[in-house]
Amino acid sequence: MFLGIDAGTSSIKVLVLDDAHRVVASADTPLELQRPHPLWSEQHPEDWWTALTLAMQRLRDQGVDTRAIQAVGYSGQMHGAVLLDAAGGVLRPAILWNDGRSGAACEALMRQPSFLAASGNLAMPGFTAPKLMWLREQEPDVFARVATVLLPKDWLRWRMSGERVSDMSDASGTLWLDIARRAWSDDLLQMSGLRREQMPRLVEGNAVAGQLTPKAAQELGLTAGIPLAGGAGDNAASAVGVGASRVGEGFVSLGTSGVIFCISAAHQPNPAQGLHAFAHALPGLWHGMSVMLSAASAIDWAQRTLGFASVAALFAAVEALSPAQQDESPLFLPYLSGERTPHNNPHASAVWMGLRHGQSNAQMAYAVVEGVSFGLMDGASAMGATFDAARELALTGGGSRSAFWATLLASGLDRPLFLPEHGDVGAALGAARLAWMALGATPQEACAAPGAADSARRFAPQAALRERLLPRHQRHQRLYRALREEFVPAAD
Ligand SMILES: Nc1ncnc2c1ncn2[C@@H]1O[C@H](COP(=O)(O)OP(=O)(O)O)[C@@H](O)[C@H]1O
Ligand SMILES: O=C(CO)[C@@H](O)[C@H](O)COP(=O)(O)O
Repeated sequence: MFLGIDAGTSSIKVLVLDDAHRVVASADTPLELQRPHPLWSEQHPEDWWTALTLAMQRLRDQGVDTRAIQAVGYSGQMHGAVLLDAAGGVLRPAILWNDGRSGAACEALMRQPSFLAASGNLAMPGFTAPKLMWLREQEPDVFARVATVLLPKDWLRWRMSGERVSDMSDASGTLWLDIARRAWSDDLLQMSGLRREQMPRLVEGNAVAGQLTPKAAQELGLTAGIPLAGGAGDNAASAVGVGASRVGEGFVSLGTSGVIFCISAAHQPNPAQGLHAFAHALPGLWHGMSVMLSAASAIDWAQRTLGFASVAALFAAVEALSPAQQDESPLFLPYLSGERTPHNNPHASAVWMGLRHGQSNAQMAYAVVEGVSFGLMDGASAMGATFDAARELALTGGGSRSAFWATLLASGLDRPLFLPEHGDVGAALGAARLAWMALGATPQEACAAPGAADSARRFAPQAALRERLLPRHQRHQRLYRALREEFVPAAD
């Protein structure tokens, strides 16, 4: 059996593949986000560990013999900075991918003449490098004690093995990697005031990266000494989980963030509209992606703010609206945490426009679902030719549980979407498959394993729905342009 661990933003998920490589069990434990200042977004690594031990217990409660697991793979929210001192102690809460405090550091990086050519990506506040530059300015005592910078999933592996290792896909999101060469760049590190010794060793996602220690084995109910795979950032892991392994294949992810992802044969920087060009988790491949900062997290925010009992209840209310009620709903700009693709605007914020007496909270919620979908359509346009190479895209992430949203998105993108089996936990499945690959499976074998596209549900674009969406999408785009100058830096 193989275990996949996905350190998501909203929960820690674990998933087990049996020896026939079928999903036999999965479990998760929710996580909280701390926002001590308006732009901050943090979690404490020890909370990830506690959540992981609980999720493992939930697997055992389902009757899974976790001691029979032969290897572990990882997936995790990308870019987060976990800072360790020389003794391995955590120096402060992790600063996450949707944290917006480092705008000034991004501007400083972009002013460095060689930065863009070296990184192939714009400096955006979510990435790891500007977070460390913020730390150097604002918390110099902490910065001086940083012995190691780890990404979230890599901290879990460090806790399980004592090894400081990262993989190419996750390392790409630091802005310290020479992405074409798949090696740390001393020049990029130096721009953040860091040295190579502070970085983890790099491996490919399907390589062995360490062995489980007896102490961690006892805490997690696993067997000491089993191999731990390199793993991947959650988007690269999702690609593996949905069965995308060839150039041009990709997916749309409706997680806390909203991502459109497409595999490429080479590093193809295209930073103009905030596209990300990263190394893939599988050797010899790269990928492009557009990233929205608030996708399913905007739905969660609407659910709480508008008083729905659950996200499922919100979708039930939205689905019950007639087409006329949908068309009379307000518009919503979904920029609760600023935006990366296509606006690269950390100062953008969320807006409802067009509120009237008589509108219901279901219509306000519809506007949020639609507004996030419009954001993904903008991301797809930014992907341009790369994205066009993929005819049909898989759908993954927790938001893919809503068939209503899937149909709306397929119609907006004008592209069929399919929901692979276990697509809602695609990243955890990808992590488990990377563990299987670390024990010898080829990427083609693992990505084609049962649970990929063969048992898919398909969502075709609906012409009538698309016709209703397009004028509202155009108004949505005009609304952002009209308000752009009004989005000013928030105090951090
Ligand atoms: N029934 C549902 N329909 C649509 N979306 C859902 C449903 N249940 C949960 N979600 C969404 O799934 C999201 C979590 O997705 P997930 O992929 O686990 O995120 P992450 O990996 O960022 O933690 C939640 O934010 C929630 O809005
Ligand atoms: O910042 C990015 C990718 O660049 C995000 O996609 C994070 O990796 C978080 O992912 P989810 O928790 O939404 O899966």
